[in-house]
Amino acid sequence: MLAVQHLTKVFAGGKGIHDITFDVQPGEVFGFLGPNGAGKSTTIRHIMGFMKPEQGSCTIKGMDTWKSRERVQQLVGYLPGEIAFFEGMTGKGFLDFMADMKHLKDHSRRQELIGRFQFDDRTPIRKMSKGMKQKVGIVAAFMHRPEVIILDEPTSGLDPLMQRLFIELVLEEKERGTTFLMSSHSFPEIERTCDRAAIIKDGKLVGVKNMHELRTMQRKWIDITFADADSAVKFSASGLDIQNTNRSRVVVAVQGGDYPAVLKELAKYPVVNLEIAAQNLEDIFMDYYDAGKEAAK
Ligand SMILES: Nc1ncnc2c1ncn2[C@@H]1O[C@H](COP(=O)(O)OP(=O)(O)OP(=O)(O)O)[C@@H](O)[C@H]1O
Repeated sequence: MLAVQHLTKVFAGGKGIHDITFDVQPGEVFGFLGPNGAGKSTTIRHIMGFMKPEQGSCTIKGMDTWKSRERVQQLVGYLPGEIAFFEGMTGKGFLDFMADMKHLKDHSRRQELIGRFQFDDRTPIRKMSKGMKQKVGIVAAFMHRPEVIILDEPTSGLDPLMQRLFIELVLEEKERGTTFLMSSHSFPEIERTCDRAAIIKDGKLVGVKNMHELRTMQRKWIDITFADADSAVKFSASGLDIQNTNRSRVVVAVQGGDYPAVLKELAKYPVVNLEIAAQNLEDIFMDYYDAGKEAAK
């Protein structure tokens, strides 16, 4: 659906992006994670056809996004990192302008989205807070139900409630088969929405990781309290991955969802309490990222 091939752009100061290659499958939500200045927006601007690649190319549905930029910009739902508005325009004026550009006649979806994100579209944009402007941008990106939506840091400036609403909206559209590329600084946002995510650093792609696979790598720790110390001793001798024992308490580690073995063993003893802690997915992701850095040296 979307492909970036060897994309390279070096700015006058030497910063930029170098040999970026990845693809996004139809119906996939693809995340783009990286610190400030990593090259996320530069990559996205190329994908939208706002910049001409120095080397390499970007395609959406087989169309070169530079050569066919007018068509691409009409087709794709896009939320820029910073929205450029005309002086004196209201939210409504901006959305009317965007709807005209997309030849959108039916405004019912737009009204529904304004209702969801709760803002007054008659407010002049220069009087809007960053979060309100962001909401206008989100409505503009989603209102024509595009097949492909590209979002550059979509939740920046949104409060936690609005961030949640936004994530629900992405998941709903994903159900309908919409393809997404979204950049973010926030791992939790990527974790909750994406199928795969790429990390970009200093203009280079460090790695692409499948989020579902990442979940199977997640370790869980089950903290069990038995009714008596004798049961704890017997359970600890079962060959499971025991992490810690203390009288009637035992902590056992489980990886890759291998619960049946633990449950089978547990069923033999009187258990009075169970607590489960999970390894932070972000830690696994960052381990992978550090490994990528080592490999790149
Ligand atoms: N037009 C430009 N001229 C010169 N340098 C630029 C230009 N645009 C971006 N850069 C530089 O290229 C690098 C990548 O910038 P980019 O905006 O793509 O980063 P980003 O990952 O989107 O960062 P952020 O999270 O801060 O938005 C930065 O060092 C930036 O200063």
